[in-house]
Amino acid sequence: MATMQPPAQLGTATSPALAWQNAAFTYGGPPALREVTGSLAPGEALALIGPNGSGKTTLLRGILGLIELAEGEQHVLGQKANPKTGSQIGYVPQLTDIDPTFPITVRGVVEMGVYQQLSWWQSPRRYRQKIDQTLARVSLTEKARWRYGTLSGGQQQRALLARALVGDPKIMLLDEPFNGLDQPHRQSLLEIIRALKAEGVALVISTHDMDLAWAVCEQAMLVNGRQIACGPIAQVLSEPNLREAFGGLPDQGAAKLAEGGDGAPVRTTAPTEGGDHAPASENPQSPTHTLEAARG
Ligand SMILES: Nc1ncnc2c1ncn2[C@@H]1O[C@H](COP(=O)(O)OP(=O)(O)OP(=O)(O)O)[C@@H](O)[C@H]1O
Repeated sequence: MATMQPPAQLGTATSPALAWQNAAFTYGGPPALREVTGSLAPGEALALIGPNGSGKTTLLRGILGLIELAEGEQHVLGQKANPKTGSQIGYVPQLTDIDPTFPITVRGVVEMGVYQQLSWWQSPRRYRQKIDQTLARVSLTEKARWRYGTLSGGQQQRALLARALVGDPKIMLLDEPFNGLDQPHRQSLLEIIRALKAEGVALVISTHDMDLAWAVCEQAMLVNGRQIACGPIAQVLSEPNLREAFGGLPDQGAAKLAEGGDGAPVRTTAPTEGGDHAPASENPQSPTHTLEAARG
């Protein structure tokens, strides 16, 4: 049986950007995700991992205050989540959540990210320079006047990232951010994530991509309708925890893990992208696979 880490063991002495105590989130019926306990410090990234339908997007929506807390507690930037914390959170949804036929330019998408900071009499033009810089940061300067729906999937993903970045959030929520990104843009997203961490931004990254998790995340949360484990990534991504979350392991992974012993942390590939956090008990015989294969 996997254990939950109490929040006191997570994060640092700094007050957490996010904290949960036995939180449960609901769309109105039985909770879609329950038993969430943990915390995330500013400047840290948490990989949110679980099979399809396990509650990853639900947690992101819960952090945004878009769905109800059925029980327990959630603190966002030291406050119980309320609309005032909303503008300090950047959210990059899955591409499938956005209607590509909506008639808006790429620049218009990024401008949406500053609306929350504007008073009714102010025009987004006062943020022109900031919007230009953000478009450049995600390599979309040339596409600024293009209609959003005409971009490739990877370009749309970067436009949504720019929309989230432009407001200088303290927390960034990324839902499957690598979907549709080619290798160069994948690399530049990793660099942006590292830069945000260095600026003190806390990131929650829902992902099936274990390479991404290992490359930039100190913390991980494994979910499947409830939290299975939360804490330092090397402790959370253990074989027993992954078996519990996914109902098993990919064949190749299970065989190789057996060589490393029960409870060995599961990593996919070496942190080729300058991984920030090699696990303390790194297993040299760990498998090379992606969790994609284990998806429910
Ligand atoms: N708007 C909604 N109303 C009611 N139930 C919902 C709603 N959105 C999601 N759910 C339910 O909540 C549960 C968790 O879904 P969620 O989208 O959080 O999973 P996920 O882990 O993000 O999945 P995926 O990896 O496929 O994106 C599922 O059972 C889903 O059917």
